Amino acid sequence: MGIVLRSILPTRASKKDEDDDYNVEYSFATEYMGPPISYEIPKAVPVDVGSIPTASVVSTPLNSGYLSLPVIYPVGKIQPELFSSKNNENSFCAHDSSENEGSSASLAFSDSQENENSHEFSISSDGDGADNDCHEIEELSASEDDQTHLEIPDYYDKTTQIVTFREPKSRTMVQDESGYTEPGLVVPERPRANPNVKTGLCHRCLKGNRFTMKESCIVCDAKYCSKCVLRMMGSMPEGRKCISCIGCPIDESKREQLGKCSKVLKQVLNDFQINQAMLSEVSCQVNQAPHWLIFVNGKPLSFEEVIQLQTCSHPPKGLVPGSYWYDKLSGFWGKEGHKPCQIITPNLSIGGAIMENASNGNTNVKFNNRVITKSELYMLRLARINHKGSPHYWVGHNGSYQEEGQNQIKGKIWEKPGIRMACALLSLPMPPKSFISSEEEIGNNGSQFEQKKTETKPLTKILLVGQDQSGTSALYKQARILYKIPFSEDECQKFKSLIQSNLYLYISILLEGLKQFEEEYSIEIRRKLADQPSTSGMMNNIDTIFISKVYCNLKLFYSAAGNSIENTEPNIYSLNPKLNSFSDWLLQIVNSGNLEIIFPAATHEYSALVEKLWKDKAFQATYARRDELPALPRVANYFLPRAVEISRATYNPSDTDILYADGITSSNGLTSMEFSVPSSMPISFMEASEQTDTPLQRYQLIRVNSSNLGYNCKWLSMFEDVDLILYCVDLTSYDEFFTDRNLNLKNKMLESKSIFENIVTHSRFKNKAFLLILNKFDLLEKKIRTTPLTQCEWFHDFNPFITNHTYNDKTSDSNNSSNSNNNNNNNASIAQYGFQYIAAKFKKLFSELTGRKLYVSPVTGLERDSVDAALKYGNEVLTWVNEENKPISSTVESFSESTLDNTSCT
Ligand SMILES: Nc1nc2c(ncn2[C@@H]2O[C@H](COP(=O)(O)OP(=O)(O)OP(=O)(O)O)[C@@H](O)[C@H]2O)c(=O)[nH]1
Ligand SMILES: [Mg+2]
Repeated sequence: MGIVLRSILPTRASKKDEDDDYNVEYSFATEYMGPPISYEIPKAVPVDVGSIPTASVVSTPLNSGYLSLPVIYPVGKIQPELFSSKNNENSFCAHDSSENEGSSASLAFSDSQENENSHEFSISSDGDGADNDCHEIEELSASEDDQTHLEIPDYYDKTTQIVTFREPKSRTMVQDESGYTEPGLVVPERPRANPNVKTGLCHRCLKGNRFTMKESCIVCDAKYCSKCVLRMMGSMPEGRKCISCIGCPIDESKREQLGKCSKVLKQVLNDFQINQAMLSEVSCQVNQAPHWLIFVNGKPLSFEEVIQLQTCSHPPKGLVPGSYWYDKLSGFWGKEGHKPCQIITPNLSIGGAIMENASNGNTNVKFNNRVITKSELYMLRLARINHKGSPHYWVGHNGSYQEEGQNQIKGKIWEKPGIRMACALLSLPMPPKSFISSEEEIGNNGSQFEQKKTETKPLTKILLVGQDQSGTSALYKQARILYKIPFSEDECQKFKSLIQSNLYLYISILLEGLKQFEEEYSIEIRRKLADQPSTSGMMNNIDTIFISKVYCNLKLFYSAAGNSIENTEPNIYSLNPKLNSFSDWLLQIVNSGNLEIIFPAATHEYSALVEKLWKDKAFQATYARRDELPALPRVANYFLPRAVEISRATYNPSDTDILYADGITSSNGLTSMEFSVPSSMPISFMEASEQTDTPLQRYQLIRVNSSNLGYNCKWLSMFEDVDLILYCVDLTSYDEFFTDRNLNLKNKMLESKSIFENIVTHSRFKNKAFLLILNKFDLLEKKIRTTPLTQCEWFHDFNPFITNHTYNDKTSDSNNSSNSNNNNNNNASIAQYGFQYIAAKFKKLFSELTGRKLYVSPVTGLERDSVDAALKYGNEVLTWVNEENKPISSTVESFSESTLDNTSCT
């Protein structure tokens, strides 16, 4: 068992005295799969040579299910104790690939009770690189003295370790105490190209020479000539990667090349295909910069922080691993030691506090505690802003500046005449247009308004969590549309890809159905033939095999006569023969699990076939019977009628398409967005985004699937600072089942209940505000007509036989039901009653577990008003829970415990 350390990069080499050896500092990181280990490690600080080495566990465990452990280390002073974990899984191995292709170093720590007082470690090269210059590190045998010198804090586990060499394990799975292994959480090791292929040759055909143009894989660096590149890289869903390298992290040394197309690709692909491949290369999740190597104001970012940074309205462009500074007040952003290069969204809670010397300025003039650079000083001069007397300015994101200690805004930098020209000349950034336009708005409305506008309240964090398929994605996307946070071009492209590959999946399900219907129909024809008077006597009681033989003979007979049996009785489910090969191929792709690899990059090649298929009568006949195909998701009904349009290269998803698209990202991992609304209680959040004259309340909506939270939601603790939890349950899941990791069939509603129990009883969530979102109310209305709630054992005592009168009385105060129009409808009433019943069940459970009151809201995730109302209700719940007396008005408290007793289902 071990944890693979990755991306070992030498960050600093220095020596104290001339005669001393160099002491090399490394930073490295690991992607640890499995349960979080409780490390007691101080936060990372810059390490001085000879000082105590530090390591840190800063990041979140939700990096596609991996726990990332960024570590800064002065090599030569390694303290294995730093890694002592509570469950004694303290063995590590490292693999160094950073410097020379083919050379690698490995380092491993392991427990050894025998060598009580010894620490040994070493790193050596086992590579076959020609110049074997992997960083050599002195071997150290740590004695008691060394330990004293290293000042290991008391709280570290002082079990000593002996460090031995070990082959890094590939595809390691880490188990927790219970022996549980996170399924699917496999860290793919970065494959390497075959080292035996001579330089200059194509790695596939082994032809060519140094001068042959080649394209290389951004993962393993295998090089292919123009004839082989497409065969080896397919449709490039993650950019230029061999098909076998898809899903693997890129070679960091190639990061700068991402999205930059080579001449070889230009030879073999058209512009559109190139754009598609390059876009995928730049935007797909697995190619993103490892967050533990991105430092902001001296602090490595957690996964959540990177997400926040990348999903904010104005993210930094071309974010690659490195050290950056960020002025949270003004939004200035730059590389450490350099002048600002961009103005990004301000007030993001990422990284550490900005340092005076962040941009290496030496002007004595400060902006928000940072000494500005000479270029910026010239900018001030050109803009005629006073810079004499070494002022310290506080600069807001809209460019308003005031001197430290003086509560008076002196002006606005971005309004100064000539500022645009000055910035262009000095290569300094201007704020995004929206900052300036809101600035203009502010300017027109006077200073009082301005003060209010810039006054923002602390961030309120909302966690949206639910079982897979509960609708968290739909709610998140709906919220994004509601609060007018547009999907970026990258995101639209991702959704386009998702929708297009889903379309092919839906088509393949229909084609499977078509085959089945065709077969059934054939049997029907055979039966009819067998029943015909001339043959019926003969063929009575003849078994199906014999019927088939007769059918074949008849077929031969008819074809010999230049006719076909289908001419006499055509099979309405027989595809046009020209489409058969496409159908077989597509089914084969889906069965091999390669759908997402082939599509959607290749989708436009097949759009003509989709059009033909869609027009085919047999396909249409199958489509008409789509309700008989349980594998076809409901949402397919929305996309399939537009199959032809969607399969085209020119297709651009609308907001509604994005909303309906099943999923949010290819990995469906953690997603978050920030929005601000006026803090006075809005009538609706939707309208609130238009109110501009009240102070702003900032919200962060974080959406995560329960499957991302690990076994027993053990990674939930990383969200301990959220203020409100929206727990989403699919109301229609009561009769649905899934197979768990032990291959047991489980009821989805019961599983949802069990996740709910885990979350509400989590020690870090004791006094949090909870809102239960009972989603897919529209579907419940349909389902409950045919499938009673009693299908789920938890709802065994559900009894819908109540009068409409009674029911309507009891639900008239229901807060924000999306189906109020349907109250007179009996089915809707039963659905309402079903909803009330489920709500009461959860409320009772919550009360038993926590002794507190649970708030519930029915939602139809695909309806804007419904989601808007639920979020507004969530805001109210937050206020009530925050206030000690919780004054809950009777009109909004929709479900008291008595509901269950009164409406009880006996
Ligand atoms: N009819 C209807 N469909 C819904 C509703 N909410 C979600 N859906 C659909 O249910 C399916 C699952 O919803 P998702 O939003 O993908 O739920 P999720 O599984 O929690 O999120 P991901 O893991 O990101 O896919 C999608 O096809 C949604 O369009 C709803 O209220 N009504
Ligand atoms: Mg989903």
